Amino acid sequence: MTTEARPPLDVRVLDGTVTNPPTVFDDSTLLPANRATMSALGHRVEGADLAAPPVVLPDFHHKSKMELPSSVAVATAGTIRPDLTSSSVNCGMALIAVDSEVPDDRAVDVFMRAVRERYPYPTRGAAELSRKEVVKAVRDGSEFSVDRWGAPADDLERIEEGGRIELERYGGLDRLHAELPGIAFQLARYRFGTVGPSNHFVELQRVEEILDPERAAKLGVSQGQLTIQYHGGGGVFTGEIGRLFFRRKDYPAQVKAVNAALKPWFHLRSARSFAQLKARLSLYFTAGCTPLPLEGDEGQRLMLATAAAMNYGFAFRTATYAALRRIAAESFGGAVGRLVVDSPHNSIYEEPVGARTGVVHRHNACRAFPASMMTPGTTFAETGQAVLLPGTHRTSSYLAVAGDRAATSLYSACHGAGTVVSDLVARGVSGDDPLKRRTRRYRYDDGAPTDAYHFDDRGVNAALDVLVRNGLVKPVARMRPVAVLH
Ligand SMILES: Nc1nc2c(ncn2[C@@H]2O[C@H](COP(=O)(O)O)[C@@H](O)[C@H]2O)c(=O)[nH]1
Ligand SMILES: [Mn+2]
Repeated sequence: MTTEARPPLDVRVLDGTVTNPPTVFDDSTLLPANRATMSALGHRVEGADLAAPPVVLPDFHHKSKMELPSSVAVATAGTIRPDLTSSSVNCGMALIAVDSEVPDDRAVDVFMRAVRERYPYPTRGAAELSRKEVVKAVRDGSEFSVDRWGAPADDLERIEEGGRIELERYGGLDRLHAELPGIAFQLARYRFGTVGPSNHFVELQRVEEILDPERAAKLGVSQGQLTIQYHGGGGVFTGEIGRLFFRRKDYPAQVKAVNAALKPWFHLRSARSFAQLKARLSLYFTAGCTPLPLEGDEGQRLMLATAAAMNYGFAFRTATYAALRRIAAESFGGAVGRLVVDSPHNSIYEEPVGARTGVVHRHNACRAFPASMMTPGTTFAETGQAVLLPGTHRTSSYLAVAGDRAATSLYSACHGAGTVVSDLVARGVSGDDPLKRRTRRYRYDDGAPTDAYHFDDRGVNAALDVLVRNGLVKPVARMRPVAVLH
């Protein structure tokens, strides 16, 4: 890690011609933010009631199926815009600290096999929850998974918002329950807690370096220890909700088929007047995504649906936590795992923006609140909210906490460094790990694991460097991957 010696970066404004130039956290020589992607962001927020300039973070890139580029935070003054985050909110990452050293290969095999058995891919089609339990998950968030799956209640403070958003402030669960057809709750019984392949993963890591001993101790992380990092959520319910309010670019055929029934029921059957019916037809059944005023009835209903989806996502990943914790104990001689942090990276929240409250939309960016903004009496009220900066399964990943100047990025940090790593490798700036270390790579089949040789850490360090030198995060520990399932 080479973050200390260099001066802070200047925050850059790249394009003076756009109405709302973003605040760009990049490194103009090593990883400049892509101009075409910047232009896509500019178009998407054109005309929006911005409460602050949009924020661009390292790992800024545009996935073809997404409306908005990744690694972005956008605050609006009084409207909600679902196109400023992912089609399903509360995808996120989490880290478990296990009171064990790195186990031998045989124990790792046992762990990975057990994870695949608990959460096979493709899923076997059995429902994980009853319909009533889906409703509880939507209402109670992570607390549901404490009751249902035995996740430790003490660990809820490590989950953003304590793993639960109060629905009453937006009209309450009863309203959603009355308006959303039963099929939405029925379908959400499936695939609950699963991780699956592609960009989601379960990774065993070794804590290789402690960079902030005091905060590491408070967070429960120590040198040489085993950690489990995972990426998953928010599940079926969030995917349904995310596609009810406008026609998303990412619209799988099965969801489209279900929504053919779900969407008219939700928006039209519950309309209370002809005028409302007409308004909803124009809002939700035409092209584009109309921003909804937060204070209006439609805005409150959207916030209610989003908060419900967030809660289901919290419950979902807390169920994953309970399962991974149990499997780790069974595979690694009773070792106890504790949650270090669980952090959503697709979210919409009402939050402080300067002296006012705005609506902060994060897309593949996680929240980084300083200690002063965390609930008194919690660990994060001493350390600041913990932030995960994963590299890849072939590089180190970092645990950090919010930095002193996180307000300048709307209290946000990037949720990964995957494209930075691949970009630097492609450009020859980063290369093979000189020590030729490797990760045991497991897939969702019965094949033996293969070896994935590591790169050096230049890519993930470059992304972290931008965050650290701008005061957005403070690094706490570096973890090296040992084995991954994806
Ligand atoms: N430590 C690991 N990090 C990984 C792995 N696969 C992906 N990633 C990181 O996650 C982010 C998020 O992925 P995205 O596709 O949702 O943008 C990515 O940028 C990587 O930094 C992994 O196997 N291990
Ligand atoms: Mn994700």
